[in-house]
Amino acid sequence: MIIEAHDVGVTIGRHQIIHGESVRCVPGEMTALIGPSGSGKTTLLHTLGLLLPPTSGRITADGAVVSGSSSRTRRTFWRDHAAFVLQDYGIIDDEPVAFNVAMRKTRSGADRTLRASLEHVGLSGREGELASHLSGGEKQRLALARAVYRDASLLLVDEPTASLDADNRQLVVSLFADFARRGATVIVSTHDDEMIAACDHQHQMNAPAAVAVTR
Ligand SMILES: Nc1ncnc2c1ncn2[C@@H]1O[C@H](COP(=O)(O)OP(=O)(O)OP(=O)(O)O)[C@@H](O)[C@H]1O
Repeated sequence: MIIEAHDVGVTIGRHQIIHGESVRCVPGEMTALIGPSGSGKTTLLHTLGLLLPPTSGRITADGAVVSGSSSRTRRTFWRDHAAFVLQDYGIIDDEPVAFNVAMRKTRSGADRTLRASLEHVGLSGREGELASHLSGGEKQRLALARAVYRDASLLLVDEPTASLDADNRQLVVSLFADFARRGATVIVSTHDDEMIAACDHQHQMNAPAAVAVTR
């Protein structure tokens, strides 16, 4: 899925968080959203994922305007296309690994896709374990296994390597790059040089608007 921001701005309350952001993200490639802390990378990522409506400009998916769409259209977008790996990983701690991948009760013995997804991220055999027992790096990979399981065509990732040690960081970077090589559109908000180097494109955030919006 080609996902694009066209001159997108977001204002929350009296503060313009981002302004004039335009970026084109295409299948098979990984795009890094880069800029200093507070420059609005997470905000743009949420806007591209239709989690947050732009105040100005628009988001298109394969050329069709999807920002400002009905909640039904957004649900379809999330169900059929987009997967998120956000800063809290979106993991349900008191459910087992298998549930967190399939997002429903499943007999992993009978679900080859589930086993293959876990194998892909190096979590084979952990299906029955409670997610709360996993480390930060493992939860990160579990969130990616969910995207692999759903064969998501768009993956939106927020600061994936922020709290990982060097080994886990390298693993996670290569897993996201691999996900893009399989044909998905991958968008990553990051400060991490290793992650940035693995991306095909970099989108530098505009400098934040210094002034509050006047009414
Ligand atoms: N809901 C909100 N209400 C008010 N201000 C917000 C809101 N969300 C974000 N901001 C502000 O907007 C700015 C940009 O935040 P954002 O998290 O998008 O930046 P970032 O570039 O991802 O930062 P970091 O690299 O530190 O994660 C910050 O100053 C933040 O405090």
